[in-house]
Order: sequence, then C-alpha cells, then structure tokens
Amino acid sequence: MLELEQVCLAYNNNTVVEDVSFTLPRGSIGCLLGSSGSGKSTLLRGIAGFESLTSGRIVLNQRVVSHGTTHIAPEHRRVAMVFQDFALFPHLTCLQNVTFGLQAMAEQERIAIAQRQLAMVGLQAYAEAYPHALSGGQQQRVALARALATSPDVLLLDEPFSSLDAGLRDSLAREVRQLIKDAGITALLVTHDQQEAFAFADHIGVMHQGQLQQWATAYELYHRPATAFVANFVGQGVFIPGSAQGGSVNTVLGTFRLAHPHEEQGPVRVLIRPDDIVHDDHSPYQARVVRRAFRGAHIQYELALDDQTRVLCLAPSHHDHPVDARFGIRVDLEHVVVFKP
Ligand SMILES: Nc1ncnc2c1ncn2[C@@H]1O[C@H](COP(=O)(O)OP(=O)(O)OP(=O)(O)O)[C@@H](O)[C@H]1O
Repeated sequence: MLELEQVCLAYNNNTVVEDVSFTLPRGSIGCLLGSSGSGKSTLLRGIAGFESLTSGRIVLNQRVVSHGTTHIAPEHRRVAMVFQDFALFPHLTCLQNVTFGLQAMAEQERIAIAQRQLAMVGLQAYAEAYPHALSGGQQQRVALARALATSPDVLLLDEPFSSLDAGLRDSLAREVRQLIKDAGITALLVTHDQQEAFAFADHIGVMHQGQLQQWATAYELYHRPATAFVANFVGQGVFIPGSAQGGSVNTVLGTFRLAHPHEEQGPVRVLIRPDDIVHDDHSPYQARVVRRAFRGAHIQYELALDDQTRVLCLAPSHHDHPVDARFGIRVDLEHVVVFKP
C-alpha cells in the first residue's frame, strides 16, 4: 500500500507539487494523469526517493519513507522504476539486463529469477539477444522484467509507452497491466494520455498545476468530476447554462433533478457529455448539425439549438445526417453535474 499525505515538492523554493494526498491499496494500479508541467514526474520521483519533500509524508507498506528529516534512499525503498526510454544497457544481453538488479544474490539464483521474469513477459527466447535486436515493445517488456525481478513493493512507471506507436501502445498497456495484476504488484503510472490511463489503471489522479484535482476511478472522473477542470480534461462535453432551484436545475434542454439538491443554487453550468444526448425524432427539442465526425461505429455531431447553445451528440453511425440537417434530441442525463458559472 502506498499512502501520500499532503505531499509538497519544490525546486529552488518554487513549489511544483502542492498538498497531494491519496492512498493506493496493495495490488492496485494507480495513474497520475495530467498535461505537461503539471508535476506528475516530480511526484513520482518524490515517491521513488530521488527528490526530498518540502513537507508531507509518504508511507510505503506501513513504513514511513519520507517525512521531516526521514528520507530513505531510493535503493532502500523497495521501489522499482520503468522509464519512457527503457534505459536498458546496450552492451548487456536481455538476461544480463534483468540479472543486473539482483547483484546481492548467488549467480544461479539470479539467472533462475531472470529467466522466470523473461518467460513471464513472453521473451524467454530472447534471453541471449542484445536490446538493439528487439522491437520497442519487446525492449519495454525487458525493462519491465528487470523492474519486477527485484520484487518491489511498488512499481513506478514514467510514461513507459509514450515512445511506442499508437497501436502497440494500446496493446502493450493492456498486456503490461495483466502482467502487473498477475504478479500482484502495486503500481503507479504517469501519463498525459487519458486513453492509456483508462486502459491501465484502477484509480486515476488528475494533476493540474501541481495539485491533485481528483483521485477516483475512470467512471467517477467521467461521470462525477469533482472540479470543472476535471470535467473539461477527462472526456468531451460542453457546459450549458442553467438555473438551480430546490432539487432541480432548469436549462434550454429541460429540467433535471440534482444529485445533491443543495449543492448549488442560482445560476450554474451544467455538464452535458456527447453520450448524454440521444437522437429522438419525437422530442420537442430540435437541433441543427453544425459539424460531424464519422468515427466508424458512431458519428459525433456538434449541434446548435434554436438559441444557438451548442452540444455534442454521439449517435450510432446509421443515424446519418448531413451538416445543416435538423433532428430531434433528448437529454438522457443519469448524473447531473453542475458547477458555479
Ligand atoms: N530539475 C528541475 N529543476 C527545476 N524545475 C524543474 C525540474 N524538473 C521539473 N521542473 C519544473 O517542475 C514543474 C513540474 O515538472 P514535471 O516534470 O514534474 O511535470 P510533468 O507533469 O511530469 O510534465 P511532463 O509530462 O512534461 O514530464 C515544471 O514547471 C518543470 O519546469
């Protein structure tokens, strides 16, 4: 289990990670998701022990590794790290790369563990090959085998798939997730790619300007975003104006019941996702197609209502309408999310 309590990190008195708290249960996979410069890598380096905290506490399996004057060195934290550029030694074979982190053991034991790890990532046949003879995806699997060979309490992955092409990235992310789950390891990934975060992680933390905006499942982030930033950053959608009163909110697309009746009153912004808008020829609400993007199974429409409010609509692709066509829409809103204007 990895616990962070109000962790702050700074470079030269310039705070880049502020008051971050979350708990990653043992055996779960977490992800720090955020745009460039949001502080994800700095936080990961803090957990690994490469950076000292300015305040806060990091606890790893009940052991305080960073707090006040306590700072356990990276090599004594039982953490392993996998980097974007794989960081394999080019002059060592795959097997030697994996045995490298096991110096303290007897030779035979090191080799047995490394062979087992290479087999686990499906690369036993490449034990004697050098990294340059492997594809990017295979090299990253060797890097993973090397990290897992040390039986870390926590595996940290810093954008491990970002140098691979899109197709491979997706399949490798899924494959690596399964390997980590099979090994029962607690892992934390850093990425700026939300599809990767969704495919990989059980819990996702959205970082923005050094702060953790929300720590939740992908479903929660999408359907119950805690802040307007998360609502905008995760998935697509628009905000339409509304007026909240009592337990509901009035908008140009109808009246919706609020999940927490007293959370906001008066003028609000209501989050409408593309999948909340359903094509319905019997609806009194008509909209005009402004733009459309064919996505295979779906068409994503940008629609203008009569008062020029814009919404997005994800329709099955047999609902095929040209630009400027009009059709009826209905809002099917299961989670009503509102923010102050
Ligand atoms: N060694 C350093 N010295 C000084 N400032 C740094 C250092 N490393 C990072 N920073 C600054 O800290 C902030 C957070 O950087 P960090 O690399 O943690 O963000 P990130 O979210 O991981 O971004 P990216 O995805 O681009 O790596 C940025 O403003 C960056 O310029």
